[in-house]
Amino acid sequence: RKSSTLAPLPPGPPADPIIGHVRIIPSSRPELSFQKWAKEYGYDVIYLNLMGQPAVILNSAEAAVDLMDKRGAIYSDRPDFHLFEESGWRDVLTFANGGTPSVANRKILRKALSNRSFRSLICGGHFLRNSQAHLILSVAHGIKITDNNDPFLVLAEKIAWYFAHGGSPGSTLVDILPFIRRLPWWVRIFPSLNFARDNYPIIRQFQEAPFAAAKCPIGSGVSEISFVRNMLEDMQLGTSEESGITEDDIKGAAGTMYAAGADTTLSTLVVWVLCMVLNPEVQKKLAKKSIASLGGTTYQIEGNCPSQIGWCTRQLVVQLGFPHKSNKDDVYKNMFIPKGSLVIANAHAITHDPSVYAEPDQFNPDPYIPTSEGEAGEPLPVGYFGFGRRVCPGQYLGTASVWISIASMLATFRISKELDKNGNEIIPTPGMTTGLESYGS
Ligand code: HEM
Repeated sequence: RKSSTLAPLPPGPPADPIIGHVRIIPSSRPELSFQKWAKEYGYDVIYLNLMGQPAVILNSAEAAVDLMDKRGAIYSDRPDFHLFEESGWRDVLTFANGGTPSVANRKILRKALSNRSFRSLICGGHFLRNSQAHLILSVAHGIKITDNNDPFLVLAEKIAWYFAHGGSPGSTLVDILPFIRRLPWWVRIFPSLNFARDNYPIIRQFQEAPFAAAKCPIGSGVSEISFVRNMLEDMQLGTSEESGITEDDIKGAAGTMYAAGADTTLSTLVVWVLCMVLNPEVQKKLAKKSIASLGGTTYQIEGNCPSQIGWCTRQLVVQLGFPHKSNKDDVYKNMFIPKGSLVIANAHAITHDPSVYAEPDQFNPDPYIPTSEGEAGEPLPVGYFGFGRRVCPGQYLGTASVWISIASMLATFRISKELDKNGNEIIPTPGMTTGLESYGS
């Protein structure tokens, strides 16, 4: 196919009639196949047809920056996330495309989580550093978790499981064939539809219960300092800078904080712990630096992670970037990108690009050390928090909380392999889940 500009579509594997590439895209770890195809076809941009829905996968940092950062006016929309909607995430789709709730939520969040503001929400002494669920519930709703059986924590664990097993956002069968959402509840032939519907009650409960607690904190043990309380007070006093903010917007934005913020930070840490189990030498090296950088009992929340800890983020939890959608026909390096394409940065391919990293599959900090200090000076990964106008608004909070947790663990624990009953080390076989975030296991 050619566009009116005569530029061809980007290359891609042969497609089936009607269904396009749906049959050949694996449901587990699709980013690996995308990377393989990019290599086979010799282009960092590949084209796929998902039952008529064009999709463009960007397999290099250069292509992702060129399109999503530099041509942000074209590549900043989002597709509809039917799986999330069917699961009950009605009010929290800040990361959805347009519509009043999503735009209002984004504005509120970008302000509350800016590099300057986020600190005021975590300096109230209720910053529980060891659990990301605690952190976000405390920042967003002022909820203090005191024990492992706390009902909010139990609920949060179910949400974590949901996000890790729902498939790549925007690319499940429910997203590709949204009309199947009209099927009655007893039709159970589509696994992703079943998944969404089975999780519906949990998702709804998770949106309503913490908000209700934050709204009436008296006697409930919930802190009066939280994002929800601050926003509700501003709304009631009419001091909010944003006009027309409603209670639903605040509920939605707080729910989004959890949906987008808790499991990303938690899964970053889980993957990091797995890397420590598998790489004891690296752990030793890092621990030395970390004790030095912690400097006593107080934490200095760094805007930028010191590189020794910062490079840990290279083991990404977001393996396949959150999809953007283009709003205009475009031509990139003589390839035609049709309006309405899903545009996805393949974060795995970007961080494992052999033309940038000498040993991309090794978990090794040294190549990031600058050439002036005798090492390779390889660039820290880009795109960890996404690209362009949709870049993650929680990046400062996420960075600070991951940094503090990693530094604390390095300073206080030695993470090692489990032993069997004969005292021999059990070597884990690493695996990653496929969902909004990927967890190591
Ligand atoms: C290590 C932790 C985190 C990682 C790795 C991460 C990663 C990402 C990525 C890759 C995106 C998609 C960006 C794009 O489409 O280009 C994103 C979006 C988003 N993140 Fe994060 N994130 C983290 C923490 C947080 C936290 C703590 C919050 C809030 C409390 C948050 C809130 C959001 C929201 C609301 C969006 C949607 C933005 C939009 O569509 O405009 N994230 N994040």
